[in-house]
Order: sequence, then C-alpha cells, then structure tokens
Amino acid sequence: MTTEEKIAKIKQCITGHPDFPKPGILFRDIFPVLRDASVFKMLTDVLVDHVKSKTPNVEELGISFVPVRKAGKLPGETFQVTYSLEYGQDKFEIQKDSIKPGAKVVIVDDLLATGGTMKAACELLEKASGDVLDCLVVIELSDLKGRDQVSKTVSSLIQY
Ligand SMILES: O=P(O)(O)OC[C@H]1O[C@H](OP(=O)(O)OP(=O)(O)O)[C@H](O)[C@@H]1O
Ligand SMILES: Nc1ncnc2[nH]cnc12
Repeated sequence: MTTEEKIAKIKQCITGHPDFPKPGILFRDIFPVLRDASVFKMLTDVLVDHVKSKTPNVEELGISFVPVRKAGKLPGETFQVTYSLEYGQDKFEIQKDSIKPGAKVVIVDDLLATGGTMKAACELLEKASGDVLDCLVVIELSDLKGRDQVSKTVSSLIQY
C-alpha cells in the first residue's frame, strides 16, 4: 500500500463531532483510528517513515521518546514554558536531563489547531537546547493557520 493510500484509510476513520466540547467547535476524533488495529499500524508506519526521513536523535519511535507534559506530571528538574489557551494559560514541562544539547528532535502531536501548543513545545525544546528538525501532526485544521505561529517547519498527514 502506498503512503497516500494509508493516509486515505486513516482519514476515513477520523470522525467529526459538531459542538464538542462546546458550541461552534467541530471536534476531530482520532481514537477510531487507534481502535482499528490495521489502520493504527498504517498510522504508525506513516509517522515512523516521516520521522526517520528527518534523521533525528530523539524521535517517538525507533530511536528514543521524550515526553512534553502539562505541569506537575514529571518528576525531577524540569524546564517550563507558559502558553496561552482559549481561556487563560497552561504550563508545559520537559525533564532537564532528557535532551542532550544539540539533539535532533521531531516533535509529534495528534492535532494542530491554533498552533499555541506546538509553539510552546518548540520554545520548551529551545530551553532544553534541542534542535527541532520538524513538527509533525496527524491532523491540521488549516483554516486556523496554526503553522504561522510556529517558527519551525510543520508537516501534517491530514488537513481539514
Ligand atoms: O493548536 P492548539 O490550538 O494549541 O491545539 C492543539 C492541541 O489541542 C489538543 O490538546 P488539548 O489542549 O485539548 O489537551 P489534551 O492533550 O489534554 O487533549 C491537541 O492534542 C493539541 O495538543
Ligand atoms: N477541533 C478539534 N478537534 C480535536 N482536538 C482539538 N484540539 C483543538 N481543537 C480541536
């Protein structure tokens, strides 16, 4: 199966939920993709191929994985970044000893909407002295122009 055929199958599984979690939002649910073992495998194949093409030292699959989490979830010393959400602010953290200075990193997330989350993740990697090669998302909500908020390249498998 080609990458394009796999992406088409993945897209067929993503469901849209109008007015969730609040009126006016069309929520794109990626979990039906993960529920179908064969389509889940297609997704991991496509993500791994893309990440490997960037030749990072730190990646989600195959080399190593480093989490960025909301504040208060990671033990030990952390770097932090505060970012804006639709309502108020939130804080992200990464463990200080998790990134070797200059390590080549691909940041992976499920979805890019306004771009605030990805922008914050890039700032965090900058604090940790990582070299962000690319920001990869499964779903991009193109109308929101989130990629314009991000100083690094953004790749997406599926666009709405
Ligand atoms: O581009 P943005 O407008 O910043 O939105 C994108 C983020 O929104 C969702 O996470 P959410 O903040 O809902 O938190 P979750 O990871 O706890 O689901 C999604 O997983 C992205 O991380
Ligand atoms: N429309 C949307 N669907 C799913 N997750 C989201 N995160 C931000 N906007 C979203």
